[in-house]
Amino acid sequence: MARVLVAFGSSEGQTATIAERIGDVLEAAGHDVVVVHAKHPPAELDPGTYEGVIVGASIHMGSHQSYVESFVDTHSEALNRLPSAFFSVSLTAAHDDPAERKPARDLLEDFLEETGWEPDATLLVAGALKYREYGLLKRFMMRRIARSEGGDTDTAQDYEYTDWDEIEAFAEEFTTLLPDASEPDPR
Ligand SMILES: Cc1cc2nc3c(=O)[nH]c(=O)nc-3n(C[C@H](O)[C@H](O)[C@H](O)COP(=O)(O)O)c2cc1C
Repeated sequence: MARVLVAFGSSEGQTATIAERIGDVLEAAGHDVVVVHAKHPPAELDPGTYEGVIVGASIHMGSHQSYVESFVDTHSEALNRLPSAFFSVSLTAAHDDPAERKPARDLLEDFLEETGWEPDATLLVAGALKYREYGLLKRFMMRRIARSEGGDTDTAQDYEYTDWDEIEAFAEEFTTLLPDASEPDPR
């Protein structure tokens, strides 16, 4: 069993839900998991005391949450020493065509370059359009963006593009990087 930290940034809740799902998969695999919001982590939190760290953030107006960037900046030494992974949630990632997904890949690479973090795994994750939860202005703006990109525009409903099988596979793959207490002692 390994102790794993999952830290996330989320503005409308989708990345939070994804972080929880990752936590559930890791727990089901027998690991001890702590999921924290990177905007207000517990004061005593020290990522360096975990055996693996996964960080998630979502894209708004062309960038990831700055508080996630600060979190990664602050803990980059530990993140580079431990098994670690980063997932980036956006609507751009919902495109099937790799060329249309490229802006999300570029933002992910920028994030890593700016923080100096070299995670073992990364994933672009398709997020959600939560029209019913947005205020008037946000709903109008998101509908305009969706229309210009050929996306879903019925503001009477929400749309979720996240591929949960892909999320679970990502979490399961991460477990292969963790120290496995069930392995026989070599002595
Ligand atoms: C105000 C606003 C701005 C957004 N800007 C972008 C953007 O620049 N690029 C993108 O791919 N997705 C953008 N999105 C889509 C979000 O990344 C997507 O809704 C994601 O699921 C949000 O995750 P969260 O709920 O964890 O914050 C935007 C969404 C909102 C509401």
